[in-house]
Parts: sequence; C-alpha cells; structure tokens
Amino acid sequence: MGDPSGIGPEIIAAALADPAVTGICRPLVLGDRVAIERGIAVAGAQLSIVSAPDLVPPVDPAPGTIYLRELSALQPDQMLYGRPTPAGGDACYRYICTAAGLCMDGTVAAMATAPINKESLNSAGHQFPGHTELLAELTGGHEVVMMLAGDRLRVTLVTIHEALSRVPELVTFDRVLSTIRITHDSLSRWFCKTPRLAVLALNPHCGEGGMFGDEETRIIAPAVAAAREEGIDAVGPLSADTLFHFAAQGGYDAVVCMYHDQGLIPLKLLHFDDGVNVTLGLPIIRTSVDHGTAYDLAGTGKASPASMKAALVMAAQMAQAVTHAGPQDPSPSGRGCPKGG
Ligand SMILES: NC(=O)C1=CN([C@@H]2O[C@H](COP(=O)(O)OP(=O)(O)OC[C@H]3O[C@@H](n4cnc5c(N)ncnc54)[C@H](O)[C@@H]3O)[C@@H](O)[C@H]2O)C=CC1
Ligand SMILES: NCC(=O)COP(=O)(O)O
Repeated sequence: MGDPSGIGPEIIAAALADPAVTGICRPLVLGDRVAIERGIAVAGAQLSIVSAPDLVPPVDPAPGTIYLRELSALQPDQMLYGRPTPAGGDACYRYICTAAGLCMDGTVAAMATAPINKESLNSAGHQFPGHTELLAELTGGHEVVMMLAGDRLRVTLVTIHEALSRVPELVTFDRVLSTIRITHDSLSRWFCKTPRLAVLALNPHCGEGGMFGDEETRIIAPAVAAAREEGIDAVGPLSADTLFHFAAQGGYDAVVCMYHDQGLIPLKLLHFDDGVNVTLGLPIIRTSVDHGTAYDLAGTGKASPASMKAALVMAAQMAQAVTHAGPQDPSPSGRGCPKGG
C-alpha cells in the first residue's frame, strides 16, 4: 500500500476500480483498512473492502471489491496527509516484507508497490534506501538493477540511491559489467529477444580524451568490451547529452546509465504519467510506480493513478509470461521493442 500519509491508498483505489487492471489480475492489497477506506473515498471509487486475512482473491472475484490483508491498524495521527511518521514507516516495512514472502512462497505471482517515504522507513529503524535494496536482501541478497520503463524509453542504473559525490568511486568495472548483464538477461526474458543496449559515459563528452575524467577509458569501455565478448549487443560509452534523443526514437531497447538522475530525468520527461519501475535480478517479479508520495497532492484526489495502473498491468503481464513461458515472443506488452529488436 505504501506510505499511508501519501497518495498510495488513493491511486490504488483508482487503479483497482479500472477494469483494465482487474481484467488482467486478481489484486490483493497489503495495507491498512482505514487508509484504504480513505483512499477509496478520495478517489471517488465505487469499491467495497473484503477482508482477506489468509486468502488470495478467488478466481472469480466479486466486481467492485478490494481484497485486503490488514497488516496494520494505524491511528489517525499516524496517517495525517503529508506527515510521515515512524509508525507509518514501520507499517510500510511490514507490507513490503509480507509481499516479498508471498511472492517467494508462490502464494502470489508478483508484487507492485505504491510509494514509500524512505526517510520514514529509516526513522522506523529499517536502514534501507528504498524498496529495491530491501527486496534484494529479503529475497536472498541478489544483485539487482533498477529499471524504469515506458513505451519510448527504458533506463537501467549502475548506481541507485547514492550521493552524487560517491558515484565516481562506485562506477567500477564489475558494477558496470553486471548492470549490462542483468539488463540484457532480464530484457531477453521479459521484453525483447535480442536487446540492443546503449551504455552511457559518466563525464561530459565521454571525458574529452581525459580532459574531464577518465572513467570512460579506464572502466566503462573495458566493461562494454567484456559484455560484447559474452555476446551482448552493447555499445558505449556514449555521451549522455545526445544519446537519449536517439534512444527515444527507438535506437536502443535500454540505456544503461551511471547514476540515478542521469537516467530518471529523461525517463520522467517522457513518461512521468505512465512509467514503471521494475527491479531486475530478483527471484520474484516486482514493479512499482515511477513517482513518490506526492504529499502536496495527498487527499486532494488530483494524483494520477496512471503509473500505478501501468505497474499493476506490467507485473501481471510479466507473471503471465512466466506461466506461459515458451519459445515464442517473450515480450509481455510489446513495450518499445523496436522492429528487429
Ligand atoms: N517508489 C517509491 O517508493 C518512490 C518513493 N519516493 C519518495 O517519495 C517522497 C517524495 O519524493 P519527491 O522527490 O517529492 O517526488 P514525488 O514524485 O513524490 O513528487 C514530485 C512532484 O510530482 C508530483 N507527483 C508525484 N506523483 C504524482 C502523481 N501520481 N500524479 C500527479 N503528480 C504527481 C508531486 O505532486 C510533486 O509535485 C520521498 O520520500 C521519496 O523518497 C520517490 C520516488 C519513488
Ligand atoms: N527514484 C526511484 C525510487 O526512488 C524508487 O526506489 P525504490 O523504492 O523502488 O527502491
């Protein structure tokens, strides 16, 4: 359900009132009853809550229902709009842990998360920068990659939630190569058979022959060369300032970026409304909205549920691709896979 003080409950309600979502999956909400009731009212959705303490929704769910597993009983002062609390952060932690457990034991096929406030998660004593790192630990310490995806552009990140000043030391040969590998393997599995990857430079103009940095020659170019030797269709390092223009025209299936804002600024410019955050490398399927808790909008009914809907639909399509896995096209949605990709 995400942060009860943010827009999570209302965008969940709006998404689950849409037959395009409930037509493709049987959603089980993990969260707080009072927060979801309030979200339903804010969204103006015609939905009633069915308590599902131990169950998953039936094969034929009753129309207009939200199946809810109540994992918290927050007090009114712990869910004031725009006022995150440690209790809310702790509740988010429980929702995420339970969802991961249900995915791991096969009770559910996938999880889609609403936004959390990372500060309140940490204030509750859970020292994680975000879902991505928490899920990596909960599911066995896998190396994971954050991808944000829309129809026109996909980006994956070598470093995620890090101070910009730390990025250069974290851009290592091993990290760049493993991000390329995980991006390639995951795209091949879910989205395109033979993905074409662009790998970005860290510095302006690829370092301009060493004048503005040498990470390109020392680290990124050798990592791209190693990936190519493994048969991965990757090119780079390429200058970030021009590459996105070509990537958005279909030149690449994903762009491997060195740091958070290098990838997320162009992604959100094109796909703020419908972008989906996917964690690659996990043994489970996890998607998420591409935005945060939007405290300025919480409770107003003005928040767009489009990314929440897209995250739910993509999770369901990925799960179906697993169920029906075969030699046929692995693309669950056809999202942005250019011809010949
Ligand atoms: N998946 C997750 O759990 C994410 C959580 N966050 C967390 O969210 C909190 C707030 O982060 P911010 O940087 O302020 O980003 P934000 O995405 O919450 O808000 C940025 C701007 O976008 C607008 N906005 C966000 N979602 C919207 C929607 N669905 N419809 C219409 N407008 C929307 C907001 O009103 C605000 O003006 C932070 O604690 C951050 O860590 C941020 C990104 C992802
Ligand atoms: N900017 C994306 C973001 O912060 C999402 O993080 P996570 O909670 O999905 O790890």
